Amino acid sequence: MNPGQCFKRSIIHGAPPSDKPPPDMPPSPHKSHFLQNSDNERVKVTVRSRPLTKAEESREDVIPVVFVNPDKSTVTVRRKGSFVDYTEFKFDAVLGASATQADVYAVAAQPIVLDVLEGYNGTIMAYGQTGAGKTYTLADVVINDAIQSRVEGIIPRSAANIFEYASNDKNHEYHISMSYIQIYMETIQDLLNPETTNLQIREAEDGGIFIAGVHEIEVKSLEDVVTLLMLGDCNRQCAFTKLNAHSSRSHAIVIITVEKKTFSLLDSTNSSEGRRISKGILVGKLFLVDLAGSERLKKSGSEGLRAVEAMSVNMSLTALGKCISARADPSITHVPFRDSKLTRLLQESLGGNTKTSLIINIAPCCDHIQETLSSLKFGIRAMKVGSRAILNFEEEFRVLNRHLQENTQSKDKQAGNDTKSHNQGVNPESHIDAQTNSGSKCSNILDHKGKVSRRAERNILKKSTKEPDFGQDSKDVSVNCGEEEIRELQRAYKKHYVDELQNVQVK
Ligand SMILES: Nc1ncnc2c1ncn2[C@@H]1O[C@H](COP(=O)(O)OP(=O)(O)OP(=O)(O)O)[C@@H](O)[C@H]1O
Repeated sequence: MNPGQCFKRSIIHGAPPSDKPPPDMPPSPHKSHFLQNSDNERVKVTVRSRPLTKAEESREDVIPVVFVNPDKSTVTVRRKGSFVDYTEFKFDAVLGASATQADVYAVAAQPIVLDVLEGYNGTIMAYGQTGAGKTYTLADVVINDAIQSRVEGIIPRSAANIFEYASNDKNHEYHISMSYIQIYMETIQDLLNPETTNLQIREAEDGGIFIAGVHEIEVKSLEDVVTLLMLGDCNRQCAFTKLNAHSSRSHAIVIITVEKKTFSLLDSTNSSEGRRISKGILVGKLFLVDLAGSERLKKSGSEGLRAVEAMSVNMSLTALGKCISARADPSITHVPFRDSKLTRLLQESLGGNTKTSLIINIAPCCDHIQETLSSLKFGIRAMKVGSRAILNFEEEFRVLNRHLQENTQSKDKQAGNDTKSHNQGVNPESHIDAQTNSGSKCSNILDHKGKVSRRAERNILKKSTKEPDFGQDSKDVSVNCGEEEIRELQRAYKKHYVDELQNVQVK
């Protein structure tokens, strides 16, 4: 058979895991990349190869070029037009076309979700060319009422996992909230409140990155999450292209925040009835990132606005590639995070305070060989990116204060008085009264910017260092004090969540 001659084969993808190489594979392919798993914290990379589509399968000229071996976690790619030149890539995990959504979740998502429940930040990100299966992997929600079954992607599965874990854990209290944004042509939009366009990225005092004014909606069940996902999807930019009938034209990010309140027992003699006091809150943030796919305009046939969208996506993915390359090379000190909104927002996910799992989605068809190679190389580079995730433990009043601050900023912005309040200051009494029924008390704690005032903070900390008299267990009790203040802040921020779901708008 001549090199380059095309023939149809249908068993390459979707074949069950097997150690045996396909019959036309060389016994020992040239290994250009090989990376052993190590215990060191770094970005974990899983490759998922989707099945051939019906159209791809029916073609007579399909040549097998991508060979996945889930047992060895390798992907071998035959170079274009060659029968002897193979390149093997080794990843943390490789899943073929027969892998189910549950398989992908178990390998690439569950470990991160469990870490988030322990108070770490986590990112699960899908990368790959247009039509390779990123949205399917992350966001797919199929509910089949007839047989009462659900086929779900990583986002709903993560949410289900989180709620199940929280409901089984009687030793902690959980507060779970969700935001959903898209980066469309370099602007950040709140998909749960599309009226607010061009949200800004800010850096917190501890160096963390957050989006100012984004809606953070409390969710109490998987159904809440699915409802918000569907609402957000209505607002997400999608369009028909030759390569994907529902091509995402934006990067979409779901952020699920899990706050886990930890307690000390005051009366250890009777643990079931003993009084508990709050020790603090573990805060884990889960970023679920459905990147828009890279796309060659010639192939996708995008024109006009579609072409501009594709160029914007390609540019931000190039920026992502540069950041990954810089992070993977210890000799490079400057990482160009500020080159795009995407990289700025994902800064912590690329070697910062976050545990990251990257899924490389590939389309097995020989037409996409160049894109597949480029995605696999991206994955190999990403495996060299280390991370330094730490437990996020906050004292309760700080968490409440942060909520209040973020909501205040968002409300100020919506009311169009952001600048005014900065220039003139906000009357603390009227500001708090507008949000709570106990304004005068809160105004003792919050300063004019809605932050815990220095004086109140000093008082809280002063009180918390006093040894409280709680009997024998008193040494355990470190943060009992300031409870009055905490209750007032609780009242203040609770107000913000009332009817939040009803405020969600659809364009
Ligand atoms: N593992 C899979 N099994 C079955 N069908 C799949 C799989 N992966 C993807 N598909 C199908 O392939 C098509 C393209 O997938 P999807 O929209 O998820 O691609 P994408 O990578 O998100 O593309 P884009 O970047 O253009 O948004 C969809 O019809 C989807 O249902």
